[in-house]
Amino acid sequence: MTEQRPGQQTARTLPTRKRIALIAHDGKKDELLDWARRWRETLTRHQLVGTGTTARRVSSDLGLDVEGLMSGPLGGDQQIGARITEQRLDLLIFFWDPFAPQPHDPDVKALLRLAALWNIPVACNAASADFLISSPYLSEEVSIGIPDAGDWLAARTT
Ligand SMILES: O=C(CO)COP(=O)(O)O
Repeated sequence: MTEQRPGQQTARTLPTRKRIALIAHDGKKDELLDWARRWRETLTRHQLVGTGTTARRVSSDLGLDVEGLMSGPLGGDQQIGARITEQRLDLLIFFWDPFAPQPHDPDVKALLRLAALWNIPVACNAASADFLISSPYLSEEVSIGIPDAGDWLAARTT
């Protein structure tokens, strides 16, 4: 089977003030809140967005300014995915629950696919989130490679 893939990469610059998505499934919300509490000071220097319930908890428990989108089961994961596709998100912290099936599992998979496709740094657990948030890249402009959408369209003949 031949798979069609974008042939070219192009560059995208992540800004110094990162746009960071915070998302956690219910079984992982306390873990995410503990993590965000530890990194609260660092997180204040960036722009935060999250799915509805996660954003509300981070905002009310930690006093952080978080833009709340729709709750995950109501389409929030897809909204975050759209931001990734539009190059309006720079980092994804998503504590998904490996023990709990979700009614919106296809949305979760779609979000993780878009993050992989668009080369967004992703952390799915506290240890990897520690590595991401303590990276020197967090407070620098960083150039990343992304698929060249124009090249992809030009190559499509059907
Ligand atoms: O379900 C989620 C991610 O898949 C998270 O949604 P909430 O933040 O609304 O709980």
